[in-house]
Amino acid sequence: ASSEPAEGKGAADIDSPAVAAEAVSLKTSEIKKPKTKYRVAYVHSKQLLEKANELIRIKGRAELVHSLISSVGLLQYLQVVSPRCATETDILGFHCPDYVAFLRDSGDVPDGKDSHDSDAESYGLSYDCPLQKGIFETCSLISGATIVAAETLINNAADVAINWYGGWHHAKRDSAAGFCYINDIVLGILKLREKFDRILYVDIDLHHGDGVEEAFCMTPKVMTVSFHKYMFGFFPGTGSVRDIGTGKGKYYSVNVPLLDGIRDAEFCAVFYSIMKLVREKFQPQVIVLQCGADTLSSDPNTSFNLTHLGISRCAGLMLSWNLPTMLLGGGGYNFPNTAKCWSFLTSLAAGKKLPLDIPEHEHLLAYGPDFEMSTTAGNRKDCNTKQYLADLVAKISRKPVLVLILCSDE
Ligand SMILES: CC1(C)CN(C2CCCC2)C(=O)N1c1ccccc1/C=C/C(=O)NO
Ligand SMILES: [Zn+2]
Repeated sequence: ASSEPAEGKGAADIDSPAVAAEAVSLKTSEIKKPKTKYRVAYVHSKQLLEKANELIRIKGRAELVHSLISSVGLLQYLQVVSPRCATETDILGFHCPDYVAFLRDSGDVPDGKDSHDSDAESYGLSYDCPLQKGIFETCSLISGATIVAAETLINNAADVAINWYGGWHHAKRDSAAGFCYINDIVLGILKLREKFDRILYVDIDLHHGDGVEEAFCMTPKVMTVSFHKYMFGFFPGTGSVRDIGTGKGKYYSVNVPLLDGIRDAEFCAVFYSIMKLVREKFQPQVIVLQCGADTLSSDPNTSFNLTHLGISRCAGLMLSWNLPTMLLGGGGYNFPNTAKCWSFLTSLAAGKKLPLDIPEHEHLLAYGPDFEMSTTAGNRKDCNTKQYLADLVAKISRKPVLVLILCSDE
């Protein structure tokens, strides 16, 4: 059973970091404490951490994320659940047999197949998605973690299920893309469909959640909503506001294309407006939220201008609907700030405050020079005019939105 955190523990416990930290930051909470306590499942194991930590494009990130969550004292409030490996059957639920076979066999070759060989290229396995040793095993375990997260929601063993190792939204049924090899999100949603009828997928990564949208663009059972940068030449190039789904799935794909420089207040105002409409129209039974942190101002993509607060407010809105919710990782290439952001989201789900500063732990130095838990916005120009954003919301809600109230606080 979830370790229900005991409230109001005796003075003797004030020494425990979590309680002490809570006392310290109580007066400076920026995010309203969620009313209800959620049972939070956190999918993790040493093996999953070690494998994910070796993914060459994000080498070392998994270790920073987990060690920060652990060092701020959150683990005691989470149900840590071990992942299992996705089975061949699980994976073939979405991906093509020939792609799976190629990925599995080529991953065995010590130095990986020469990524310029034509077969590899036809499966997207080159340039952005290099074949590294053991990639199939690693992605199978990451996908199994997302499936296990889905199972905790199906079994009502948790209200929120977290897999920061997952969120690989670009993988297609027959090819890798954007450093995504197996689409764990699609596999997790297919698992959720075994119990739930209407599933809402929300993607706040900097990049369009094309692989997930493509998988479900023909069905009204899964609504996909993606907020992303959409500018000429920016990867993956899809996700225009005119992209609304097809056939029975028409109107069940929602795309919110944004320009560089958007800040917390405007992002949250657009997010709240769109998601209010989505809730009314779709009435989801379960939510999957991809929380890619490459929208942070400090990300090397240098695109959006968000802080952990903007991302947390979006996740906070989803949690406030009190539906079974899955939180997944994704992009995020400023590793310390991605770790801070996902620690903040974990604390929000657990209803626990965080310390203002990074606690003493093995990776403390990665958080220099300020060693603060918070992230800051830059002063890059916001290319999203109020008119652009109002027109965008009007197009999506298909009714005139005269003035988009741009204050993000509820
Ligand atoms: C190679 C990485 C994955 C790393 N990266 C960092 C390195 C420094 C600047 C950002 C990228 O832009 N990448 C990409 C390269 C080609 C295509 C896609 C992506 C990212 C996809 C993504 O994040 N989806 O959510
Ligand atoms: Zn991304």
